[in-house]
Amino acid sequence: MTETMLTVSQLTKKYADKTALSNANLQIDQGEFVALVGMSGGGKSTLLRLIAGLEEPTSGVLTFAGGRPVIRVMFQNDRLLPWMTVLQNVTFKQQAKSLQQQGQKMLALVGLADFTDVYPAQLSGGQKQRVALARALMARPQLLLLDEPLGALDALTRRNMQDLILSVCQRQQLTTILVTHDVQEAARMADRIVVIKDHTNLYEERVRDHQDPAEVAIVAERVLQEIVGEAS
Ligand SMILES: Nc1ncnc2c1ncn2[C@@H]1O[C@H](COP(=O)(O)OP(=O)(O)OP(=O)(O)O)[C@@H](O)[C@H]1O
Repeated sequence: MTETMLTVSQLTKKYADKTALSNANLQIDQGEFVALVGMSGGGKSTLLRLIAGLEEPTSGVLTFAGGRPVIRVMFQNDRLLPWMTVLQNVTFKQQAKSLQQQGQKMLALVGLADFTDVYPAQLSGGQKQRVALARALMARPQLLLLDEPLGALDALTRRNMQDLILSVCQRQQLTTILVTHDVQEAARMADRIVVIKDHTNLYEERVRDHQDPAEVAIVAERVLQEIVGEAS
């Protein structure tokens, strides 16, 4: 049976006289992978920041069914510290043996077992995002928030990272919310795609079979039409 993790009711965020999010409603189940898509400026990142607790809503309610989960956010910018090695970035230089081991384990999980002692400047963009993912996983989050984390990567690296994130999320049964501009990415990765438009959630679409390229293409096209407003 699926259990609800998060319920968002009538969530609104205003900055002075500017509305970033308006009466958004959303329910997310434990273990679900949800993508938020929509035009730039529609309110996707605002919703993610409110869920992360980085900002307070102007009005509305955000409820975590089982109490507040451990949440980690991954951003487009990897936010690695250049003066620390890969392992140090993941462990924050804490020396406890268990943390060091956990760091090694997470880096192995993202395919960077051989890169623990190098510095971020020596890594490619995709490798840096792998480190950022390993760092996010260190806290054993129950909810992983991804704010356009693959936006700066080339197409092939992006594809590989999508697969990596998916396999990690599935293996760890992580509840995940991904903000992306890319409807193909959303259709490949998410169980459910929520379209944020005009600062609220106007439409959603379930993806039944990510393995089926034909379904992924159809879902992506339908979602795109909803975003650009050409749906019949
Ligand atoms: N701190 C802020 N102060 C003022 N306005 C803000 C702030 N943050 C966001 N906004 C405004 O709120 C609206 C929604 O922004 P948000 O970043 O959530 O959109 P988005 O859908 O994530 O866009 P993008 O895809 O370009 O990141 C935009 O019009 C933006 O200019």
